[in-house]
Amino acid sequence: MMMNKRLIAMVGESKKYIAGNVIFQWLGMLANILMMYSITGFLGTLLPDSGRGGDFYQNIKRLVLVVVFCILARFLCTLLSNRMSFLSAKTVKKTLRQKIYEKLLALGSSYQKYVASSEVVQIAVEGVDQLETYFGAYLPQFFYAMLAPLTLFIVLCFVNVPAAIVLLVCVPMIPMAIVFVQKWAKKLLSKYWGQYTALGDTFLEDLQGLTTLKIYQADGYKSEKMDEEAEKFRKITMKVLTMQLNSITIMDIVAYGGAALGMIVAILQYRAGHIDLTGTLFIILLSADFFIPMRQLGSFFHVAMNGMAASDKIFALLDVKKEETGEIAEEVPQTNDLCMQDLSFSYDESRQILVHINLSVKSGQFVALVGASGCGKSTIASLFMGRNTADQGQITLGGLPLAAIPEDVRMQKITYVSHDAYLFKGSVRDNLLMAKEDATEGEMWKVLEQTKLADFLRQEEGLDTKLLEKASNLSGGQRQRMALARALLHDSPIYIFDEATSNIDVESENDIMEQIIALAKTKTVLLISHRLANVVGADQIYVLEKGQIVEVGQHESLLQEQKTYASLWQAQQELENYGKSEKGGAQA
Ligand SMILES: Nc1ncnc2c1ncn2[C@@H]1O[C@H](COP(=O)(O)OP(=O)(O)OP(=O)(O)O)[C@@H](O)[C@H]1O
Repeated sequence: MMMNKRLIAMVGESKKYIAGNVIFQWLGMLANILMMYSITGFLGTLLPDSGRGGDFYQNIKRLVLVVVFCILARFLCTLLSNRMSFLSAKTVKKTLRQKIYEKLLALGSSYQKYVASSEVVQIAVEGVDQLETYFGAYLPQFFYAMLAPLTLFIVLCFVNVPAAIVLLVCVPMIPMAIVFVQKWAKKLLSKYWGQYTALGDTFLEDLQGLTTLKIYQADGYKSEKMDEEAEKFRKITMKVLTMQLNSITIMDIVAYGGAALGMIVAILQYRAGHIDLTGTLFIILLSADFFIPMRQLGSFFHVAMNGMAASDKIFALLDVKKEETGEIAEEVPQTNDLCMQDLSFSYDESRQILVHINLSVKSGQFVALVGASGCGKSTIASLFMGRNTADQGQITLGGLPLAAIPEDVRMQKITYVSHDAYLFKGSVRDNLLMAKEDATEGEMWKVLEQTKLADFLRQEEGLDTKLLEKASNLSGGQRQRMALARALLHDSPIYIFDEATSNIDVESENDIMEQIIALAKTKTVLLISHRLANVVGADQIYVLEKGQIVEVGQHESLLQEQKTYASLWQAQQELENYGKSEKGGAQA
């Protein structure tokens, strides 16, 4: 019943703590039995016809001693079983979070293809917390709830067998009641989790896009949508709570009804003369203890079921299979040649994005990729970075299939800089050290000089200048320079720049292009740019149109061909000259 073998096997280390927890609870119960035995025994001595009189003061002294001892023993056992609970929960949380983290690392930069970020956060935080109760409370209670009635049964058999049997027989009615609600609860909880993650998704997206929503005054509309989602979540939460309350009521009726039945039988046995008053009292005092552990199990049951639903989600994430990449080769690519052969790709079956692409960036070459917006340039970059996999054809790095090269080797070989490179909250130093953890201050200042950020940072707090999330306290141009500085520090043999100068001021664009061109003298560079003026000096320019390479060559020869490149160039030149003449006219 609610024993997920895979889950338990995964966190095998917590087994000893679960066993410890059960043992301490059981010892605590033995202390309780002893206490009840002493109390009823003492009460027996007070009865006029018991014949067990003895010295009253002596008896009371003995009773007080036993009671104090039992209370202390129970206190200690509760403390120790709680400690065991904590240790097993801690082990489980740590192990599961580590497994989730390792899985994400294994999925690598393409993890979002398989699972949404918000879902990962919910699973790793809330989902794992739910399992804390499963391991810390439910599982130990499960074993204790079996052990306790059996122990009590054996003890009470020495007093009166029929009463002991009735009490024991009634105990399984609680799990039967639990099983009765389980089917219904399982469906409901799976729906609850689905709704919970859906709400989380919407919330995270709306929060990230809040500024945009404000600009278009669409926040009201989105807020209504969020309200709808939240209302659905509220309703399902209420249903879950109602179900839990109802089943707790059923369990209470069974538990207290069972205890009452045991007491009635004990009294009937007393009236029939099969048992003395002391024995009857002893049974009455202990009859509730038959049911309390099982009743407690029932109350943990719902939280544990929630944990089970969460564990399904955790396993779904851990079971995600990365698309077949074939054998991972042990070799490291010896050259820096990047190559695409007869490659075709689509995000979904309805539309082909890249068609029979042949593209080669030889070691040390400066290659550019140009084309109209949406023609597939960034998709080519993402394929080279291994974020997507080709439907047909091959991608190689140094002659080895890209998929067969371990991700860490690929990441050491290729640095990718996009127009929205992620900068982390922290200091400039933190962000730079990410690229090279043993970089010296001198090396860091060198790349900052190269990207012309050094003067600005010196006026601030140097390398300790604080950056907010996504470096929102820097200008667009400064952010891009910082991303470039980090990339330069990474010092990999190959660089892919994907529109690294789009949406920034002309001065920053020129500074960044100057660095890219200087870098291309010593490194292998693939530059994706919509602005043809930036690619004039490239060794090879590939022109992409609707997912196909339509022209390849150097700037001059492509101009002479008078085809796509030439017309794009013409159009951009006219636009730029118009801009200049407009400015000149305005100044005049
Ligand atoms: N994750 C995705 N899922 C589905 N389709 C996508 C995805 N990313 C891009 N596309 C589609 O693939 C096509 C090529 O996109 P891509 O970003 O490669 O173009 P691009 O040439 O880099 O454009 P731009 O110059 O505007 O950045 C586009 O039509 C786009 O709609």
